[in-house]
Amino acid sequence: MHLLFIVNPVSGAGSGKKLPEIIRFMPEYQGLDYEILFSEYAGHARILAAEAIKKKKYTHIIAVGGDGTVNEVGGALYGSEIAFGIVSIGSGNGFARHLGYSTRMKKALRQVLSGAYAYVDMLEMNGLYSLNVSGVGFDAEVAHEFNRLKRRGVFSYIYAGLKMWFRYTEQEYKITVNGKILNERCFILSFANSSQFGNNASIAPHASLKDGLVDICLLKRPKYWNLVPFLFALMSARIDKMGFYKEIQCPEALIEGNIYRVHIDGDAAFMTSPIYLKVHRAVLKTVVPKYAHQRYGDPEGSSL
Ligand SMILES: Nc1ncnc2c1ncn2[C@@H]1O[C@H](COP(=O)(O)OP(=O)(O)OP(=O)(O)O)[C@@H](O)[C@H]1O
Repeated sequence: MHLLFIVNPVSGAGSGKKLPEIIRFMPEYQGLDYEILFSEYAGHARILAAEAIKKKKYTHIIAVGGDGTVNEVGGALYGSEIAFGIVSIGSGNGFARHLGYSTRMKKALRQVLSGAYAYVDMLEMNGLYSLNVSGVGFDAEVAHEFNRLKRRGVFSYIYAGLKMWFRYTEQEYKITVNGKILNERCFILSFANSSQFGNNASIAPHASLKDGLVDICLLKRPKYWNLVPFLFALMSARIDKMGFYKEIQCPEALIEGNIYRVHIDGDAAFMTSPIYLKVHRAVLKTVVPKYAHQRYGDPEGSSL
């Protein structure tokens, strides 16, 4: 085993900076070959991962950060036989939570050594890869607003979410999917490879990382009196029971509309219409925590 940790020092509360100290005293890591690198700017984790793959000496590359870092490192590992692991220290950690990773650093560091693997899907959006949940609409506006704030963390997300809730309105989209053309007005239009935005907010409760399908989630703007039931449904993976929610599963789709601000796995990005979505099946060899297999009652992890 030869492990490389790529740490984002600004993820979440910045706890990644403590990784070298923590790992040094963990009995599980005594005698193991490991190296730790820190990303220095947005996009750097992707470059570090790509350079590491070329060296052909690592068995595992582990993203230490949130969904943005997972996207950069995991995206670079597309099609590689190097195992991808996660130590989630971000503010949302949607992809890692879906896989059953702990958000406690020491526990996740043990899970990385679990020895169980699954080959999971990635979603391509006009040439960029998404591992978790991406989209246009309200959540994209929140990601852009969050970027403008000086402080990171959950409270900044809540502030950005509330602000955009009052400002953003439904938009019209044309969706070509499964041989049909749909014209829909949406407040949220999410493209889910895995099931949640983060913090267990499940926007796509039926999403699987192993089905070769993207779950397109369409939401109308909930009425004020529906806001509490909406949040409850989101946090309890029952959003599919709400009348203003619709879900389409497909291997590819074309999205057209007045599109400019988008988010890719929670990070703000720009893209113009049309957006072509395509799922790439089983392209990321991922370390899966053992207890996740037990939870799914599935030793091969095929229902992740
Ligand atoms: N040294 C750095 N300085 C500034 N930004 C960085 C640095 N390293 C990485 N980044 C960028 O930080 C952004 C946020 O990282 P990440 O998504 O991992 O954390 P988070 O936003 O706290 O977590 P989550 O996405 O789970 O909410 C990413 O877009 C990444 O490219």
